Amino acid sequence: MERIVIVTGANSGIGLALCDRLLTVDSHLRLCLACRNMQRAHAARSTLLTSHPDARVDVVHLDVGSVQSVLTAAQEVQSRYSRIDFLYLNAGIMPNPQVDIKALFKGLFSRNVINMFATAEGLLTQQDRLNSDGLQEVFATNLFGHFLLIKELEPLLCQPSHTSRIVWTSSSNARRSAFSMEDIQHTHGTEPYSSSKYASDLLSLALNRHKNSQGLFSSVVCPGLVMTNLTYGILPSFFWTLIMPIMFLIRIFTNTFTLTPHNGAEALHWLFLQKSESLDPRAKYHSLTSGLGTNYTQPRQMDVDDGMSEVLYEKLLELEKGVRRKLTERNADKETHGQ
Ligand SMILES: NC(=O)C1=CN([C@@H]2O[C@H](COP(=O)(O)OP(=O)(O)OC[C@H]3O[C@@H](n4cnc5c(N)ncnc54)[C@H](OP(=O)(O)O)[C@@H]3O)[C@@H](O)[C@H]2O)C=CC1
Ligand SMILES: CC(C)CCC[C@@H](C)[C@H]1CC[C@H]2C3=C(CC[C@]12C)[C@@]1(C)CCC(=O)C[C@@H]1CC3
Repeated sequence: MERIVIVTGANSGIGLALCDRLLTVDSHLRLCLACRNMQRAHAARSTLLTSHPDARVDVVHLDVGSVQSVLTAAQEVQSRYSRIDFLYLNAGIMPNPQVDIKALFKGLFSRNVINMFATAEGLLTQQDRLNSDGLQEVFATNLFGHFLLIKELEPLLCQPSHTSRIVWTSSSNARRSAFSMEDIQHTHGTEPYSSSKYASDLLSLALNRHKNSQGLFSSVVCPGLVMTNLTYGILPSFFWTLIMPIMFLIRIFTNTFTLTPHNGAEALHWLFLQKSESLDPRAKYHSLTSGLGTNYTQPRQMDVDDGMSEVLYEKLLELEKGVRRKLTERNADKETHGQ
């Protein structure tokens, strides 16, 4: 039976590398690239078809940062497919990142240096903003849009006698201390990225608790540090190229410097080959690359608990209701004003 796989943010970086790797292991796959930029999506499709000429690759428009777009995309997906085998929730943003150079130099001479390079703890801040749905952009893109997508696609994801899988591209930068249950959108802090990724770790745990009995299994991945558009937003690409020898050196001490999108997609690809029974809901599956360049996947326990994950789940359900109500009102308003 052909497997149906949807990948969000599939037009570049880790998402695109994942698509290539999936088509290499299963040429009968039906792959759907869910992207916000259709031009880049079609370019990605052409690239994939060049290396896999017989592959079936579809494209669907999806801006995970827009409630209306998620609802429209979900309808489109439901009209095209009768089930989903894998849903990779990979799209993500880190807007206006700032590296704390002082903290970087201080960290270089501390005992915490390896952990600093692996997690970027204390090094990175971002500037977030409100989107047109009135949500914090990072939260909306990295977490909430994906949550809404899962809810909308439940009829395809939760089917009797069929197992479906969700895989979140989280990060080693996900940190409990950056997340607040009183401010799940991270309106007040300067680490919205870290907060949103920690929230995805919590949500994955809650989804497993609520949905495993309906045949839906969720896992979390950290791709390591990968050179993509996201990291080129932190430091310019020429600078990364310049310090590449140093990066390869650091890789000897921390195998989290996977560096290429192909390597970064290792754990996402590995999970595709695993049976749902063998998955650990509390593990984050890390893509790792050794100093000699060997790729492997390693599960590491996440800093999450059931209580917190349940509270977040309830808060997201509550927010979902509010957002849907607002959208209905907005659409009704548009109709009465003839727009
Ligand atoms: N690179 C790294 O070191 C690490 C990355 N990650 C995570 O990996 C994931 C992939 O990022 P990466 O490949 O690095 O970076 P890229 O910027 O190359 O890829 C991000 C993808 O997400 C898409 N995207 C962004 N916003 C939206 C949106 N609103 N709706 C739909 N798609 C959107 C982008 O599309 P578009 O082209 O339109 O912008 C792009 O396809 C992210 O979740 C990131 O947080 C985690 C740990 C480390
Ligand atoms: C000499 C150089 C290696 C200096 C680079 C310092 C920093 C810019 C990087 C050190 C650790 C990196 C890191 C990320 C971004 C760049 C660093 C802060 C991420 C936050 C990128 C996105 C993620 O999801 C996790 C990464 C962790 C490590």
